[in-house]
Amino acid sequence: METWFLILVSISIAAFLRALINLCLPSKNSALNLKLPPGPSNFPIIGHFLWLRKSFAELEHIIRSLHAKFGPVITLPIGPRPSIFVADRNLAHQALIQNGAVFADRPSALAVGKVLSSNQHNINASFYGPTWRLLRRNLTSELLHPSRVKSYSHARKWVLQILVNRFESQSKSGNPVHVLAGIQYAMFCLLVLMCFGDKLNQKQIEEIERVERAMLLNSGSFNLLNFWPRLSKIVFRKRWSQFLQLRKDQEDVLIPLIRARMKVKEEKLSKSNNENDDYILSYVDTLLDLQLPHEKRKLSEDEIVTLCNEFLNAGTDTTSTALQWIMANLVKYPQIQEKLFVEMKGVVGDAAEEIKEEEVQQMAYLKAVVLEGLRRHPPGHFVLPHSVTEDAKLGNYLVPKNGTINFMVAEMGWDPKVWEDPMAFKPERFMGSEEVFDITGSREIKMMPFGVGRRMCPGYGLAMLHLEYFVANLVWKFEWKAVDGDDVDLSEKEEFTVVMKNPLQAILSSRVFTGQNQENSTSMSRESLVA
Ligand code: HEM
Repeated sequence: METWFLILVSISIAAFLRALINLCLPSKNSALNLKLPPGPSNFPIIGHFLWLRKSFAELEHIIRSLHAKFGPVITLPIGPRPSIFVADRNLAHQALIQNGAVFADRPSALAVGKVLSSNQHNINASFYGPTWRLLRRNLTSELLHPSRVKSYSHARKWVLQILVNRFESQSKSGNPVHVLAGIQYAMFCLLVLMCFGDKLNQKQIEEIERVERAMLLNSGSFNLLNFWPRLSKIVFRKRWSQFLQLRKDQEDVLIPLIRARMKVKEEKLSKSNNENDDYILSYVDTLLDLQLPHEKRKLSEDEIVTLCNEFLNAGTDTTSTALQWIMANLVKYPQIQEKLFVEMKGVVGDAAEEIKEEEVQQMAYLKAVVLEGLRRHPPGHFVLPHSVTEDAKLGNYLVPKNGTINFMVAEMGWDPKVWEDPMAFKPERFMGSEEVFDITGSREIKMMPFGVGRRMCPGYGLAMLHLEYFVANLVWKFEWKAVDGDDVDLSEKEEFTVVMKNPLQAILSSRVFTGQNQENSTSMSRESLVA
């Protein structure tokens, strides 16, 4: 019933939408006198239907073949507004760096996105303006500032130990270790501790993971609620109530934690400095006193929940996906793993129990391995959809104010004009230059796994640290080998990020003393958190 309803409604309104787009968007814009980028004039009606049901990522292969036919910038008339897709890195530079301010906007949220973003009151969905600036600056200067990130080094050490213990106990049986669940949980722990403070127990972390994952896993199926929301609220009332229930579940779990941080903050204020030695600022703490510039009010609890969701989701799946891809390549190519191990030995000697964060900075090959992982397997094959603050020119084409513009991350990192043999995994390509590779793309875009320009991922420094620290220590503690007779399969599957179709399994053998008898350095009991 649902499918037929959608097809019928799609057919009837597809023609209407096309007419509307043509009406609103004459093929030439009068002020700029430019045309929209080329594209199929009659994108099949089923395209509207597909668009409702599928993510951009799932449409990637269609878009790729359209690029081959029409060139590196195309328009697709899907949805109520034209969507432009850019595959060329020079055009991306022109838009996101040279005309950064104009191309830094986001489109208006659709019905589901409005609920999830508290009406665009989070960083990734907010329009380019004072609210975005306030929220983004708060994250980057209060929490992601290098000195603050350093204050969480004990949490990283502790989470690493949990992961190592988990892999060790799984590998003792001689069976292959299933890698993904462990690294997802580890990355999630790290972000939860930064978000809510480091005094949470296992049960609380698992509860948060449960409600966040439930929303993430179902999010694709809620896309169709965006379609004519007034009608869909009647026709799909069960799906709407399921969606709203998942959101309420998140609020029920997160709001008590937010209130608990309020109390901690009040207590801290009422004590002298010396009595607060173990206090570490959390993301929630930074949000409690923020004043929204337009509305001149503090953030509501609902908005703080939204910002916490954004923080947890933006930083967990992306980083664990990247980590899994990198480890898979190290299993597939033992000579690269060995070269990395030798580099680490050269820096820390034979007897070190672990690789420390400061030591990671001296490891050029490690950094090359991580960069190559992000180039070859960027967790997101698109940046988030952008829009422009005014009608703009890109190449010789028009980018209209009411459209969306999307940049194809994977295509740019695989450009054979920049990268020799681009589909091969060769960390050496990042070695040999005196200069540190510029991932911000400010001079030239060679790859953009974190986006570039004003909307570039504000978490990229933290993500790089997490990747370098965990790759280094996982290789330092274990030798990773392929399961007998198994050629590691690098096929992709599109979920929230682009993941391994067949999640990584490997045989792990301990290399060095793993510090099992070390005292737990955090206020939490380590045993309480080992899953
Ligand atoms: C390997 C890990 C990560 C990757 C590959 C990644 C990638 C990206 C990409 C491609 C964007 C969109 C850029 C654009 O629209 O132009 C983005 C945005 C964002 N990321 Fe990340 N990210 C990662 C980790 C993180 C972490 C750890 C955090 C937070 C601690 C984070 C927070 C955000 C936020 C808040 C935005 C929205 C920025 C804005 O709209 O201004 N990300 N990220």
